[in-house]
Amino acid sequence: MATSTNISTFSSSFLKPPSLPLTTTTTTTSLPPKTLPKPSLSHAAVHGGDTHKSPFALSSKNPISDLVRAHEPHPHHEPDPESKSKSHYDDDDDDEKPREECGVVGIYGDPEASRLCYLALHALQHRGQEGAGIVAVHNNVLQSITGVGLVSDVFNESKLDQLPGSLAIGHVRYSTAGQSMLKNVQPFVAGYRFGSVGIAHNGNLVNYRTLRAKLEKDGSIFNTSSDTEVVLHLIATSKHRPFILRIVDACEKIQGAYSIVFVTEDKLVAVRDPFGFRPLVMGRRSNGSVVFASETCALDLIEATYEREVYPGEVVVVDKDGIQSLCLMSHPQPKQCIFEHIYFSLPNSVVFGRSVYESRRKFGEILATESPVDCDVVIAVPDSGVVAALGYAAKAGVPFQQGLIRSHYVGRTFIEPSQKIRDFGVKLKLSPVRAVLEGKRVVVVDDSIVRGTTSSKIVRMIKEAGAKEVHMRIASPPIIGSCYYGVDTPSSEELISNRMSTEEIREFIGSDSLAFLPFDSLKKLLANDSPNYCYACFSGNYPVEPRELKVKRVGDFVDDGLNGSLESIDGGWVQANPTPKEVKVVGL
Ligand SMILES: O=P(O)(O)OC[C@H]1O[C@H](OP(=O)(O)OP(=O)(O)O)[C@H](O)[C@@H]1O
Ligand SMILES: NC(=O)CC[C@H](N)C(=O)O
Repeated sequence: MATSTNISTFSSSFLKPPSLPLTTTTTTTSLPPKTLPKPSLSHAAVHGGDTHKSPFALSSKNPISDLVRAHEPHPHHEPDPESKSKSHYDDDDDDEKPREECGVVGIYGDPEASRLCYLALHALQHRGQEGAGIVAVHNNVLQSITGVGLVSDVFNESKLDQLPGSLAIGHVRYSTAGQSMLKNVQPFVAGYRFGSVGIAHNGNLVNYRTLRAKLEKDGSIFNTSSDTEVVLHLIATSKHRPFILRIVDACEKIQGAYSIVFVTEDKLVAVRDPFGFRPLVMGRRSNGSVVFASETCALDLIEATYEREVYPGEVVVVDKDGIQSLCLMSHPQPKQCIFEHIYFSLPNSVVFGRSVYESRRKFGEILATESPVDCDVVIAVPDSGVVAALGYAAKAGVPFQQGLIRSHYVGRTFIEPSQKIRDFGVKLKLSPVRAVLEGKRVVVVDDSIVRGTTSSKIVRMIKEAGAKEVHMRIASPPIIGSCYYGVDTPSSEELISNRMSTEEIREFIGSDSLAFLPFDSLKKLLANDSPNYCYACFSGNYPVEPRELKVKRVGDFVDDGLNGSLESIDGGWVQANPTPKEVKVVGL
């Protein structure tokens, strides 16, 4: 894939808030002395007591831990009576599928930090394939390389050589807000009054448009159309000191899903929103370096030992003084995304303290117990249906076979034949194995049905390969609600289970039978942990009401080129400038 890449150097630019453009300066400037005045935030509290006990010592020489106060209820609890819509947030594209989410990584204290980030991003590649980036800190300067495409498209030996330093963060992106384009590829880096900060975010902020409008009204200039950029502006405009309290201040204003790693000249900071929608884990390498990552599979690859999750609502600060753990704000009940276990995370990861493999295998076993059917063979829709299919086959006592072979060489874009081939996209990715399917009663296990297009094509493909009967088993409950917390699902109106009964869907996809994982059985499986999950996509009950409605997509926005509002921006740039220069590019 052809890629474009940004390579940029960022150092303290001493910009005055409120404006925080993501422009760069190559001037290396030493930072002003940091002062640590009395605390002024009311919602922060040191983690401790029985809940969220950190295995790391909380006390250190760093005075941050002295700056925190007691819990207060968080505004996230309050439902927004005006916000009833389940329409999707803006800027999505035409994709029909739930898409992966972003992956983040952060490393402190390893001389090969950027190389390790690069490897970790490979392990997280399934979470985002639109763009990748790394920011490394060397001699107090934040050096950034970002590009569109896969990690292997963006980085090579010489690029990594340009990212020395023992402190780095990285990101792989799938867009939820803001178009899929280079300027929206993270990490973002910005200079503010007291230094530079880099950010890598997994999740989606449900109130970013309101925040952005207010920041713009006060003079901020945005350079991207990503929700994530508002966090940088909020940090820059915060009145709090020191930096860590600016982060806490910013996080108190944003709502929705965020697992974030920040980097400054001397700190790595990991933050998870109070509901813990998206995962974020912490580990350590044998040389003592600290690693944060979206999934444990990234820790495994770089030989970091999993220590624990970053807790919902926690801010973990790593610097030369050690590790600090702060409670961002009072804890609502966690609402961790159940879809991480159903679809997104790799089966070899441990997510929210549970093995994803074990979860999926159990989903399959439940389906076999609750929706049995006489069959000769169990097959999976690879890859995400494989583990559940293994569980189904084992429980049903029926052989599991590879009835569909997946091509691993199909990218997101391909040239369609001029003469229409029916079900072309699915055929390109999946091929039926006639030897497995012919004359058989086949159970097909997939992880989910969204619009129903994949299932109907697969059923037809399997029948054309000679199957006598095709029985679809879906290892999740019906999806009836769009996600606003980092999963790019279509609007609720487009979800087939929102419009049709199970029998109607069966008829639509053309299978002989169809069964979903019963919602109650899923909750029963999670047992005491069940209330700690977000099931909005199955129930339509949103832990944080999406306050901002989607009106139209970014591509539909009419650009008047006159103001900086979201509607006038394509990817963050006012269209009046046809070839904008976004950052100073060095070494390309
Ligand atoms: O009902 P639909 O709208 O067709 O969407 C559902 C399908 O989408 C997902 O697969 P995807 O094609 O994204 O491939 P993957 O499992 O390989 O990621 C999912 O695993 C289902 O197969
Ligand atoms: N999938 C994600 O987590 C996306 C992060 C961020 N909202 C973006 O669109 O870039």
